Amino acid sequence: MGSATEATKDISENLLGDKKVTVVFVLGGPGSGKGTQCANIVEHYGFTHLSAGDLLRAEIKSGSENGTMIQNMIKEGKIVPSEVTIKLLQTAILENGNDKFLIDGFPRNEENRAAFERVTGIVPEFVLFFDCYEEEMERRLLERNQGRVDDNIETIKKRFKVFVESSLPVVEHYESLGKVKRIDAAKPIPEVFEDIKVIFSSLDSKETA
Ligand SMILES: Nc1ncnc2c1ncn2[C@@H]1O[C@H](COP(=O)(O)OP(=O)(O)O)[C@@H](O)[C@H]1O
Ligand SMILES: Nc1ccn([C@@H]2O[C@H](COP(=O)(O)OP(=O)(O)O)[C@@H](O)[C@H]2O)c(=O)n1
Ligand SMILES: [Mg+2]
Repeated sequence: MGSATEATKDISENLLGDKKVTVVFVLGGPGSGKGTQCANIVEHYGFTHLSAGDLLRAEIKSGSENGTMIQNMIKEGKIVPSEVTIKLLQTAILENGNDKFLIDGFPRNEENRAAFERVTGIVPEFVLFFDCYEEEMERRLLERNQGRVDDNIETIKKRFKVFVESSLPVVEHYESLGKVKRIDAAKPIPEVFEDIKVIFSSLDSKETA
């Protein structure tokens, strides 16, 4: 137990000390198009995409001792304890040579948010929020066809409830800090990306100014 705590401490000190990173949190309901648009942003703006859900699914596949717990939580649409997800994100950030990250699907509740800030000291540049109504998100999830255990109507309903009760308050927190850039995510994929481009292009020109 002692050594695991030590290891976490070392990583966070590295993150604070050596590695300076730019982080954008990409938030929005299940099926709002976060993963789809992150791929577009990566292609055009040189960010690395870290999806919390993908990291958790990879952890299940790797046969980790937490695998069964993570699998059960995903099946139920529940949020995995922060320490597990943050560890995966920290490792991914440190293993990557890039210093610009899109963190997709995290923080999903207040516990995620507060623990990440405390452990890593990272404050997001801004939050890209995908605004979409449930009927559209439900339609997309039921057609996603990625063989996910949580893309069934029963789990989808639970995920929507968790989103409204636990994840939207995180968006409101960042809203109160003036950090939210809201996108109308109900539009077709290319139109959503046009709106995203406006945001990321102005970021680029700020850097070179
Ligand atoms: N703007 C959009 N219009 C229609 N379908 C979309 C749009 N954005 C994404 N999709 C589709 O909806 C599904 C969910 O998208 P995804 O990017 O995985 O969302 P999220 O990561 O927010 O759950 C995918 O099958 C994707 O191809
Ligand atoms: N920060 C996070 C992100 C995802 N997850 C879990 O992983 C599931 C899938 O997350 P995801 O981001 O891949 O889902 P989408 O919003 O992309 O559909 C969530 O419903 C949670 O069970 C979590 O516990 N904590
Ligand atoms: Mg996703």
